Amino acid sequence: MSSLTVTGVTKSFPSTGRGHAATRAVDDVTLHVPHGSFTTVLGPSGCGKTTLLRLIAGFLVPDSGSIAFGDTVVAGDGVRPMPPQTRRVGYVPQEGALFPHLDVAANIAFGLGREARESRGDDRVAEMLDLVELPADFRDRRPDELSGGQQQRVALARSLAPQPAVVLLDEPFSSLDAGLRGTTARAVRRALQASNTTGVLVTHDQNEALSLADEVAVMRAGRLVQSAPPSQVYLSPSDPQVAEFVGRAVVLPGTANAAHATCALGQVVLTEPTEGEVALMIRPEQVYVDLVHAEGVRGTVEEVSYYGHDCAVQVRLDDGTSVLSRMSGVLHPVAGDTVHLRVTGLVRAYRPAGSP
Ligand SMILES: Nc1ncnc2c1ncn2[C@@H]1O[C@H](COP(=O)(O)OP(=O)(O)OP(=O)(O)O)[C@@H](O)[C@H]1O
Repeated sequence: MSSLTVTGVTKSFPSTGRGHAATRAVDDVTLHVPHGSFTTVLGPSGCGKTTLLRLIAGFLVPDSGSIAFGDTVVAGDGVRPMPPQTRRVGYVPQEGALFPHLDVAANIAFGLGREARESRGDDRVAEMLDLVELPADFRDRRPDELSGGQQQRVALARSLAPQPAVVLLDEPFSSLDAGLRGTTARAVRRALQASNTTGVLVTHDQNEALSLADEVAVMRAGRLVQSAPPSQVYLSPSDPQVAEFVGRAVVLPGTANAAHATCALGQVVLTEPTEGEVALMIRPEQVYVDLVHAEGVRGTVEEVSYYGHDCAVQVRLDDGTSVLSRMSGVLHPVAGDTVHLRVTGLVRAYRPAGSP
């Protein structure tokens, strides 16, 4: 087990001819995942997430930059790239990772090597089933006798059995339905934590990325645009595009004056002082809807989407600005109500591109 360090890694795929330019799939990416921690790589389709994972696994070789597990450089820096089988990585793909003709025990023991398999294969299988929270008697089942979520847990058990330095998960829950996805993801996270294994999970699902990670690495067009703990990525995204990618955002023009700014929602307190014209990023749950008191900026409720645990309330302010609020579903307004809005918590301000 060890940390993972990716330094300035770039990977392009050659042009396929017919006028297509080469694709720079991963562009100067630097990322550090400390030993035993879990990073999720989040980004839209085609931004380079899988390519980054394949570079770390050793299925691809970087054009430039280096990759190290702990102090051992496995690619780049003039070192001959270490092949995947000697890197001690566990790789869990989207689905179909298990050998259909082998039972669960044989699948889990597959990567152990003959000697380890013969001496303590049974113990290790039992340990791994326990780690991924599956019953011990599942060892004799074949993959087609398991649900999709159970298959993914066995795939994780198989990748963890040889005690890899790093486990790489490539959208391993994407084929599961919403409920199973959540429970399987949490079980996988607990198993990695219990075995103190360094992990990287690739996903385009914001909720998955935020809820599972110690750190979220956001990618866009091959570049890593922010890498930070989930709450920082959500509340202080590096730019408005990241803000809108990791959740719903109300982006309003405003004027900053040191620690405060004024905008259509009144005066707000900034995460960092600045001056002049800014774009303010406010999360919908920061917009407090007062149903009782006439305190704040007045508006009229246009639409309410009720989700049970909470609801989304679209409000048209008297000056014409449209603002989204997310509030508890217990007591909420209805369309046509007059309400007053206030902003709670700190607000992130962005200066226009090119301003000093
Ligand atoms: N072997 C390849 N040859 C040529 N281009 C490739 C190859 N693999 C990936 N690409 C291109 O590199 C870019 C990044 O692809 P990648 O699969 O890493 O994206 P991704 O973020 O994982 O997308 P998704 O979420 O859809 O899986 C894309 O433009 C893709 O078309």
